[in-house]
Parts: sequence; C-alpha cells; structure tokens
Amino acid sequence: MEKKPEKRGMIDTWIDKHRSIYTAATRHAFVVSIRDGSVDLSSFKTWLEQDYLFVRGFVPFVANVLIRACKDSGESSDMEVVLGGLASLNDEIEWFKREGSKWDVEFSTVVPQNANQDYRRFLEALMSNEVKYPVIMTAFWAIEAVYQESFAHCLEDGNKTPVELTGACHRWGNDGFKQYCSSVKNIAERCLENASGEVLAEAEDVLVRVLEHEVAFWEMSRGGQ
Ligand SMILES: Cc1ncc(CNC=O)c(N)n1
Repeated sequence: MEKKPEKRGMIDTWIDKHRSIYTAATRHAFVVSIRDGSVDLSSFKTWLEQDYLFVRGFVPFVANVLIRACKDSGESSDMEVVLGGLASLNDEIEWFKREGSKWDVEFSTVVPQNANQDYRRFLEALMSNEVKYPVIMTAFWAIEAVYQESFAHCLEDGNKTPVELTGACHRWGNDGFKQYCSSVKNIAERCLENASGEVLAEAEDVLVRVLEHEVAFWEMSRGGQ
C-alpha cells in the first residue's frame, strides 16, 4: 500500500519559500567552522559571552510564551511543552556559568553588541498582548529550531568538532531538544491552521525576521557588530 504523505504545514511552506535565509541561519560560517574544526576560539568566546546575555533576555520571553499558552491556548498540553522549555533554561544558565569559567569569560563585564540588543528589543515587542498566539508560537519555534539545526549539524557524521566544543553542540543538538522543537512546531502549526490571512502574514514576517536576527547574531562571532 502506498504511504500517505505527511501533511505539510505553513511553516514548511514558508521555510521553502525563504530557503536562502533559513540556510544562512542554520549553516552559518561560524557553525560550519565548529563542525570542520577550523573555528577560531576567540569567536567561540565572543559567541558564548553574547549568547549568555541573550539567554537571560530570552527567559522573560519564554515566561511570556508560557503565560500565553495558559491563557490563549485551547490545548492544555501547550503549557506543559513551554514549561519544559523554561525548566531547561534553568539548566542552561548554569551550563553557561560553568562554560564561562572554563573559558575565563567574566560575564559581568560583557557588553551586549548591537545585534544582541536588536534581537532582544524584537523579543520585547513580541511580548506585547497585541501579538497573536500563533505569531508568538511561530517565532518561538524558529528561535529554538535554528539552534537545534545548527548544533545538530556539528554532531552529524564526519564532523571534526573540537572536543572542547562538543558540550555546546550537545546542549542544542541532542535528540531531546529536537523532540521539543518538534512539539513546539506542532503547536504553532495547529494554531496557524485556524488563523486569519492577516495573522498568517504576520507569522510569516516574524519567522523571516527571527532568521535575520539569528544570522546577525552569528555574525557577531566574527567580530562584526
Ligand atoms: C541567539 C540564540 N538563539 C536561540 C537560542 C536557543 N534558545 C535557547 O537557548 C540561543 N541560545 N541563542
């Protein structure tokens, strides 16, 4: 018997339509350099410093996603998925601190670069009550998925990832995180199915803007602003 094709949702359609920016975000030169072992360790340190600050700003964003999942979702399981994400951010902040001392990074003196500030301002705008739930969920999925896809690539067959960087790669490249991203994607897709044309247009726009912010974020590791 022929296998029924998987149902394709809006997100896959948008990723196809915006494939070049999606690839730019998930196969950035910095990520590729981790995978092929040519990474410059000062780039890695810059990324670590900036990402620690980003993640501290990401916590209130995810807390807001959690509140919206409790208030605006018809499905009680949405809250559980987001709560799991918030819980793992607790471990993640501890991981950053351990990693920081390993690399002699003093987070308290790190100044956020422009790309980091811009991205955090964008997240703050998404925390407004005006932003519709399907739009927030699409953004949330994209933010997590870029890291999942990028770091999983550094662990795929044939990688020459330096052993001291595999901890970072496992943090976002592991199967549990992949599963979690897939749960968030399913939530977003379910919400998008019932969304108006206006909300769909906004979600597509927000998806592309997340990808642009992610590219700019990786760019910081090269010493650019
Ligand atoms: C810039 C950026 N984007 C996504 C993530 C992954 N989410 C939480 O850790 C991250 N750490 N940093």
